[in-house]
Amino acid sequence: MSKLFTFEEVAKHNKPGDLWVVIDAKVYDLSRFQNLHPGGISVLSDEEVAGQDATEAFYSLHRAEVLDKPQYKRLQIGVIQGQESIIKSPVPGDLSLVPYAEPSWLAPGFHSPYYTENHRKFQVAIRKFVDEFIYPEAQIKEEDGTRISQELVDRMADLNINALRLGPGKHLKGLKLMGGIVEPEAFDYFHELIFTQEMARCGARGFGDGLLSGLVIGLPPVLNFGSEELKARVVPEVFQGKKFISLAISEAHAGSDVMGLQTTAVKSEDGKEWIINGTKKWITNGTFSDYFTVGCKTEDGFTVILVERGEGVETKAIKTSYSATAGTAFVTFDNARAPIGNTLGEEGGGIFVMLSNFNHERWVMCCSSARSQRAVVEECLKWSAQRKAFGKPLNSLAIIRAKLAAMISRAECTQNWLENITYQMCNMSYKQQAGKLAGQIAFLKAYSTSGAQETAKDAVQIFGGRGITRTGMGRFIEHYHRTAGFDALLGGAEDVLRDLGVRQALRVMPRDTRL
Ligand code: HEM
Repeated sequence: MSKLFTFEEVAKHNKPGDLWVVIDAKVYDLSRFQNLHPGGISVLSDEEVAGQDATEAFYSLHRAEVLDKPQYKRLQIGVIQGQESIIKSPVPGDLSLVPYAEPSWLAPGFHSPYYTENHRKFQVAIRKFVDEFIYPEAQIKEEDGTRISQELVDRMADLNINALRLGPGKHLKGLKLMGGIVEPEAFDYFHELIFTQEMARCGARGFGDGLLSGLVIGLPPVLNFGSEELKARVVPEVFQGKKFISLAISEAHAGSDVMGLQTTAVKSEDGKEWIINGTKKWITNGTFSDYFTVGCKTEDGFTVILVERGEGVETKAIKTSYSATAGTAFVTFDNARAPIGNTLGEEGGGIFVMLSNFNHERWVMCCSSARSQRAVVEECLKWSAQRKAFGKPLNSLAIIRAKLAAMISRAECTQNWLENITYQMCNMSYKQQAGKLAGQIAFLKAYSTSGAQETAKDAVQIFGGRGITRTGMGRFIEHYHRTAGFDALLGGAEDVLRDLGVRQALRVMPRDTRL
């Protein structure tokens, strides 16, 4: 039971050394904290703050989560008699009621043709898991740059999250997904979309990749093109979080230009092994991976080979603009060896292996880009409602509302287009997807990421100085603005993708049509 106080009692404690404040009907004793306060002592001893109701002042300068931290929570000594707290701390698993903060299928009173009851149950479980286990770790790792904890990897493995992130398919057979909430046969691309989008709410782009995104892009070639023996050895240990894997395609010499790669693989004299030489750059999770799915130039063209960390394989961290927790690496292959049985797909058929993988990778990125934009919308709607400028909330300015309109529209367009494409994926074979959706997905990714960068720019303008400050109220906006470019480059640069989309369309232009 909290101790009860009146405003009159609180008002008596109004000077340094004996300093109380009221925030949202809760009484805090800041006497001993005043000298530790990051905002300084003078703001606290101001006559409109010390001994007073400082709710508005507090929320215009701090994120609500400050008061949920244990070291600050314990400053609370009681509550104001007869007054209710209004501001709710988020409960793990809760939906946000801020307009547009959730995709419309999760907004009260909205409908969707795409999501079933099972998708909804799955969303509830994933959100709870993300809020309880992924979000807190994401905030720490994004800052300190260390890799994902084995504890979290194991938790994900226990629920078979590592497996379901590769989408529907035979690899799920016999697995208990999220404790049995969804049957492996019923798992579809909307379930996968839900996982990716819930994860993107963490607002920690480096950790988003550090959360084993190497597996999401590096393992499918093994799964779809590896020999039965290779799959039996590699796939379970990666799913169980015992081993880690990366996709190693891009090089300092070539990124989007896959055919320009220079890493070579030649056969050993006895024909039993590949000998690999070359370097790979920007390899996500590379610093801690045990396996690398490597694109190589071979005698017959381009071949994808699974290379295990060992003699001749070295990785070095690359400093990028997001967190080192992603494990981005420069990888060197110096006479590294891999058994011929590690060839993924046909020798010389590597381009097909890569292309079939790209669609899924880009679609995953669309899922997370769409959801991150929405998270920015929520931040901006909240900030512009509580921040006062010239005596009025920011959102009373038409120019701010115009920016909000543009960012909401982009987030909605992206999500709706994404859901349409996802529906097509659910109803097409992998091969049909490769034929029909490569263009659609390429366009959507370019649309989403260019919009994301506009949104990042607008959000910084709305947040002002806080939008370029790594702690405090604008911390997610600063992070988003600094990292939105990753989605725009990884998995194919925007211009390359737009061009790919048009070329795909031109390929299927009917020959018998005229203006
Ligand atoms: C329970 C009470 C309070 C706690 C626990 C608290 C805690 C904090 C923390 C953790 C920060 C750093 C924010 C960051 O950059 O991450 C901060 C900054 C600040 N606080 Fe407080 N604070 C409290 C009350 C107040 C009050 C009543 C005021 C008065 C208006 C105030 C004014 C400020 C200011 C001006 C800053 C600097 C903000 C900025 O750099 O943007 N604080 N406070």
